[in-house]
Amino acid sequence: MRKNIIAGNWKMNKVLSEADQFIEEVAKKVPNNNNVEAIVCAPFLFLPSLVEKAKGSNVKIGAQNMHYEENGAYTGEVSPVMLKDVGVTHVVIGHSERREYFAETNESVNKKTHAAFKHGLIPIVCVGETLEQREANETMHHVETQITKALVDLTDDQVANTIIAYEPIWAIGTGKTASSADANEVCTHIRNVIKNVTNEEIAQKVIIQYGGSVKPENVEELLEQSDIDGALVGGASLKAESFLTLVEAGTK
Ligand SMILES: O=C[C@H](O)COP(=O)(O)O
Repeated sequence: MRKNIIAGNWKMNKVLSEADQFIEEVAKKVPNNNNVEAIVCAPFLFLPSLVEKAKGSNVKIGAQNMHYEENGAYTGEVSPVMLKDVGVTHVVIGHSERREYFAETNESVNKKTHAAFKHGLIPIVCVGETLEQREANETMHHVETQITKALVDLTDDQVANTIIAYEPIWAIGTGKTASSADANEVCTHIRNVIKNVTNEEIAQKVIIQYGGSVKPENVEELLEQSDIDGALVGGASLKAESFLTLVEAGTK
């Protein structure tokens, strides 16, 4: 059986003292439960401190992006080697905000996914459609293309260890959640696409999260769906209490 992975994506929020305060509270209270894993994906500047403070707890620390090269003349960038060195375990790749504002493409997502595995990081690969694409009935095709291109040339084992986050762009930060049935339909499609590029056994191992206005009020219904194995959460992951409620929901 797959576990639930609840990952907070803080985006460009908090200052270091707030980040530290959050992790001190959450690290003490996050449950030790085999059904759920909790990850906090924070801005680069906070990562070493968060890793230190989360030590010995059940919270893992992730980054929100990285470059695919190990080092070099890439002003302003952070490499997978640097993330691994400070104890980061996960990295969000291809978030729709990175695709929209920072020219992330399916090709760079694939390169970053390879780089993550090469350096011992677990990628959380984001896919999802715009409202226009949904209204034009292009969701399934669009998501299929994104997934297929993200997974090019990965081994079966790497695919099995990739976390996919399905985030309909129109549901991000808008308060509009996809209905649990609609979200599950796309997640089931994603699993079928993975099956086509690997096999049934691998596809059944892949964790597929839903993201887009997940909050304590709707998380349980989403997690009850057959192909939703957790959530990638923005706004509702910023407060310790709310994040802990989401993690608690994942234990059931
Ligand atoms: O990565 C998280 C998503 O973009 C969802 O953000 P949200 O929970 O604020 O809608």
